[in-house]
Amino acid sequence: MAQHAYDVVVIGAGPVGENAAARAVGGGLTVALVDHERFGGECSYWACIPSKALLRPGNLLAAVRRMPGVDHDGGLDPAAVFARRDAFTNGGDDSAQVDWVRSAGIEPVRGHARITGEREVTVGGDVFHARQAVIVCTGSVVRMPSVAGLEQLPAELVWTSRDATTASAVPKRLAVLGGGVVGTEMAQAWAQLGAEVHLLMTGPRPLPAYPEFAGDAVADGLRSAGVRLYPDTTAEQVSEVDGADVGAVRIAHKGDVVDADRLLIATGRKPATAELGLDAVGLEPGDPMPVDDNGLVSGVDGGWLYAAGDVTGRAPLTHQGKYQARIVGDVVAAAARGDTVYRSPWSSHTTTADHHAVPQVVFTDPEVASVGVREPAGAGQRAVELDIAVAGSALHADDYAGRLRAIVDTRRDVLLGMTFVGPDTAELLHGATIAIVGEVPLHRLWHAVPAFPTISEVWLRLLEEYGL
Ligand SMILES: Cc1cc2nc3c(=O)[nH]c(=O)nc-3n(C[C@H](O)[C@H](O)[C@H](O)COP(=O)(O)OP(=O)(O)OC[C@H]3O[C@@H](n4cnc5c(N)ncnc54)[C@H](O)[C@@H]3O)c2cc1C
Ligand SMILES: NC(=O)c1ccc[n+]([C@@H]2O[C@H](COP(=O)([O-])OP(=O)(O)OC[C@H]3O[C@@H](n4cnc5c(N)ncnc54)[C@H](O)[C@@H]3O)[C@@H](O)[C@H]2O)c1
Repeated sequence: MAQHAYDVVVIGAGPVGENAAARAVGGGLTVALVDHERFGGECSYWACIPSKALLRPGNLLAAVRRMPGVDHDGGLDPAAVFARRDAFTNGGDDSAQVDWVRSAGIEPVRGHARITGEREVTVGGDVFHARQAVIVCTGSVVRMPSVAGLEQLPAELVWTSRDATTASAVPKRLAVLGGGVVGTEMAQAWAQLGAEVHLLMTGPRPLPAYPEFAGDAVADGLRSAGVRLYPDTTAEQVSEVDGADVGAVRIAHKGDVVDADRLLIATGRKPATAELGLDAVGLEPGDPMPVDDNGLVSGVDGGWLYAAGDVTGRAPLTHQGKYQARIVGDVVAAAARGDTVYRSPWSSHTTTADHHAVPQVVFTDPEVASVGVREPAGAGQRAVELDIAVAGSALHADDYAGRLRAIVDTRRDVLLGMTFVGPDTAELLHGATIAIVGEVPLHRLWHAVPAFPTISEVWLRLLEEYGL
């Protein structure tokens, strides 16, 4: 076994691992960054980037179609959409990413990493000793549901998000199981690309984690794109369709069936900790890695094991994982220098925003953009809801339909959460994030005058509705 020593070993070179490594190097430490697949991780090749590249052309076309006076005779050209997506993902080639890692002063290591002891990571025949810390950023993997017949289906009939973001042929019929973020975004994208899409969901509307008005608006948008929705529907059994010319799958539910050429499983993800050797440090393989607000893994002695990103189960989003990563990298560097590691909320070393202000955009048409709490939690909190109906929205699109819900802490007069739904609401979100993180009193927001005529004018309407 070859032995290597670095100050820090980072496991997982997704967006989170790369950021943790870069901050640790910036803090003066030597870092090895290990990945068993592609540098850049899920987000770059199979998730955020390709999915948004697939969605944007269809959403743009739908917007143009709603606008009188704009010529939109041509529809989507799937081949061109796929080519643009592949340009964003470099066709799956991560060599440029590895070059960046080297140029940042980080040592890239390819292979599957396991924790084999305190401050020790083994990759094949190499043992890496971490003088200061090991940071786990292994992300998450698809969680397959238990549906009768699923394991017996030929693999080519079953899509996960990886297939849905990388496929370069439009299936004639696509069934989607799960009405969460992946299910709605990919149903939208593939319908816009020309597939006949059937979306099966267990609840009455998609996006159950969001306010009902948001799920309802997205359901309407999906229907307009041609998606057939199956609310309150559990897939009881899946099977291959006998005698089909091309492979086909049948999904049985409520005494009825849906036939499709591909079945996309979009029923959630789980932290990638099953094959990490967590038992060597007394943690349960398969579980999320519990961390405190400095990113230190709880329940492991010695203060050397940290984690960030999807693997923690905290907020499985790229931007929030990268925020955690920047903080963990800085914490490790500060501890190595013998500097104080700050533990108070909102310090430069604490991931306080994880508890108060996690922004997320669902890039459907209409978009859902949300940060902070989505429902009022009893006395002292008030939900203020209104349509987005201002001069800016009317000019932006004919028949613009949008809505927002703000949750206000009425005792402190500050915003706790905001959910927007409507075309192009994504870019409204950061204003809400700033207001929540800054705890800006609403009477002070009164002086933040939205430009006329923009969709942001709805902030003024919100304050008036609140009573200012
Ligand atoms: C379809 C889809 C669309 C999404 N869209 C968005 C979006 O628009 N915006 C957003 O914010 N989030 C989005 N997400 C979520 C986002 O992809 C994740 O939050 C993000 O990738 C998490 O980053 P990470 O670095 O923690 O993990 P990952 O990106 O999963 O990276 C983990 C890395 O660790 C490596 N690894 C794992 N185990 C080991 C091991 N034992 N040894 C060595 N290497 C290992 C993996 O190969 C991988 O490269 C989307 C997710 C999906 C599935
Ligand atoms: N735009 C974005 O920010 C974006 C896009 C895609 C994914 N992501 C992230 O990736 C993660 C994974 O997304 P996801 O959509 O896979 O998970 P999710 O948890 O958002 O949605 C999964 C959905 O599947 C449903 N479900 C579970 N079991 C089912 C079953 N047997 N049959 C039918 N439905 C079932 C759940 O009720 C839920 O609505 C999320 O945490 C999300 O934040 C983010």
